[in-house]
Amino acid sequence: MFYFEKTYIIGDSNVGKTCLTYRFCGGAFLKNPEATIGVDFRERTLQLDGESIKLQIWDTAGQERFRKSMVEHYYRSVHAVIFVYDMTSLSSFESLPEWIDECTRHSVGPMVPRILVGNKCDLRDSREVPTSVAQRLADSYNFPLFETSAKDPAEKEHVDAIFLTLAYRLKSHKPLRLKHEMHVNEYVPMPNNCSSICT
Ligand SMILES: Nc1nc2c(ncn2[C@@H]2O[C@H](COP(=O)(O)OP(=O)(O)OP(=O)(O)O)[C@@H](O)[C@H]2O)c(=O)[nH]1
Repeated sequence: MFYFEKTYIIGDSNVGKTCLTYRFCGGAFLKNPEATIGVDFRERTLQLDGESIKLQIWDTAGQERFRKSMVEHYYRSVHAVIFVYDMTSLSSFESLPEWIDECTRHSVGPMVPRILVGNKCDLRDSREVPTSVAQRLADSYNFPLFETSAKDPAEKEHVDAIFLTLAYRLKSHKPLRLKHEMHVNEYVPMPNNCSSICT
């Protein structure tokens, strides 16, 4: 059995979406990432209980000016969502309900697994979002919460754990979702400005 799953990674600009994606797909910390324009994507195949699941991660631009033009167009065909905030930036955390509402407005429903991730835990002295506050928000939406760092090599396993958790949730939602997709069979083409890394 082979699954192909499209995962959106969403959040304010500069929270570390590209670095987290790159850490998961490429292994290393991306030192000088450029701001994402529109959507970029990377992939990694995981083995779960003898089955292959290819996570195609759509790394979206956090900058407001790209949201309306490109990012929103691709919500319809998304299978899972990771919401990221920077734990050293209260404003990036306070933006989360808006990102989550935006997903809901675009019909990203309860069958789509969602995860909340606080990034940059290596910057301990600059933390602005306590774990207890983040946990309350995660609980209110019934999302799992992870705190991690794309930069700290010791956190690599945590980064992997985020995507593994998502993959397991995708796997368990799959039968229900396939039933739903038989009714809503939409094809959304890839954007032109995509690049990919396969591992
Ligand atoms: N200290 C620290 N810095 C990080 C971490 N993750 C990312 N950064 C830095 O944060 C900045 C933004 O990282 P990106 O991955 O480009 O952020 P983004 O959310 O993809 O930004 P947009 O593409 O504009 O939406 C870069 O300077 C990274 O080096 C982390 O875990 N710790």
